[in-house]
Amino acid sequence: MGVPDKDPREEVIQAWYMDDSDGDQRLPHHKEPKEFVSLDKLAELGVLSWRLDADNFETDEELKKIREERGYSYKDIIDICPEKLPNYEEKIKNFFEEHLHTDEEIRYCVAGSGYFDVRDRNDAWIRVWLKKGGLIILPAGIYHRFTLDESNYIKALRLFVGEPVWTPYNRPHDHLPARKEYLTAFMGNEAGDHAVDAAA
Ligand SMILES: CSCCC(=O)/C(O)=C/O
Ligand SMILES: [Fe+2]
Repeated sequence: MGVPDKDPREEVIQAWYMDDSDGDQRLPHHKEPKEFVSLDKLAELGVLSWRLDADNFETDEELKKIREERGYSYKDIIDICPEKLPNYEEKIKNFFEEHLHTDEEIRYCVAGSGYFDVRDRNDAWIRVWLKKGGLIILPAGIYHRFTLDESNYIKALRLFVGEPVWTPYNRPHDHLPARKEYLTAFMGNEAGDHAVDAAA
């Protein structure tokens, strides 16, 4: 038996459980000892990931195929640094408030890096480190947040089906259909039913 091949996506996307400290959000915040999460485990939470050729994102056939298959007709680029993002401080603060969206959040990092934190089944934070070449899809209804890392810069492609809606619904927004649908799809019916009861 040989050593299993390393998942090539893990060169550009890594995930781990976070510690409980509320120190600088831009630090890695590994648990001690470190506890990594595989990208297959992330997929069980509905978080999908790809590794793509970020140097050629404008002409990349693999990206084109993902967009066609998933209906991502809209595309723009967000550059997160004080010089390029209007209302930088306010946006950085808002991105790090725990929230959900009623649509998928699709981000493809073409330069720099950053952390997307997502909640697992037990409501623990998993930190997903997205670097150049990593594309992730957060499903509608998942609680999450975003922060820059110590590099203080990310340039990301944002994709969307149709006209984009970026509205964040800060936690708690458990009564939204997108949240209930998420719980039903990825946490099993019981969790979805519980959320319905809690909102009643
Ligand atoms: C790197 S994209 C900025 C973060 C964002 O758009 C968002 O909605 C975070 O949850
Ligand atoms: Fe978001």
